[in-house]
Amino acid sequence: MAGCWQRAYVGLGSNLGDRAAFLRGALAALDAEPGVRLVGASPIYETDPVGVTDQPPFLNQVAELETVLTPDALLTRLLAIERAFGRERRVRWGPRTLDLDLLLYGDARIATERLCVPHPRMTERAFVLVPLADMAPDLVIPGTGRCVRDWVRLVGTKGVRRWKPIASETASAPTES
Ligand SMILES: Nc1ncnc2c1ncn2[C@@H]1O[C@H](COP(=O)(O)OP(=O)(O)OP(=O)(O)O)[C@@H](O)[C@H]1O
Ligand SMILES: Nc1nc2c(c(=O)[nH]1)N=C(CO)CN2
Repeated sequence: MAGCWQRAYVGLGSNLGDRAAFLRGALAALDAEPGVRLVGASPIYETDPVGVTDQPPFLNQVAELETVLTPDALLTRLLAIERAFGRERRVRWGPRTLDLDLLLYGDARIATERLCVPHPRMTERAFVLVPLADMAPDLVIPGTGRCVRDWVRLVGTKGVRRWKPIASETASAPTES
């Protein structure tokens, strides 16, 4: 453990099964991790698939954490949570029940074989930048000199829509009385 609390942002994605339930479960699992506190979560967005485009739409969200885990230890826990939610690694950029990416860890810049932070593709991905901008628009992405709001202006918001729950996708959808 690093010994002091650091702020980290994690990107969540799901495009198989009960997508909203996987995101909800992942947030609860993150908060339950020793040495991790869930500080906040962005709204959920439904997003067109990027990379492999012939797959179902994703739900994406960003979680804000405080943690005393090192970046490497946090990644280990993210991979364990993915596995617990049935993630199988088959196709790169292919469909998955749950994907957890470590986007940012304080102002750290890390480039090892196992872990790159900031996440190397985050500044190309509206499905990451839009929910991150809801939480931290003024945050400068280390190594880029630009804040999240400016990255959203550059990349745009195409293919990213605020998601509204429908009854078949979430047990906790609000009901009309
Ligand atoms: N910042 C990071 N967050 C999560 N995984 C990372 C990160 N940097 C490197 N990795 C490595 O990437 C490996 C593969 O990740 P994964 O299978 O989730 O890729 P992907 O989701 O298909 O593609 P992408 O990385 O473009 O989101 C992980 O096992 C991990 O070691
Ligand atoms: N819309 C969207 N597209 C993706 C996503 C994702 O989370 N959302 N994740 C990928 C691999 O990490 C590849 N493509």
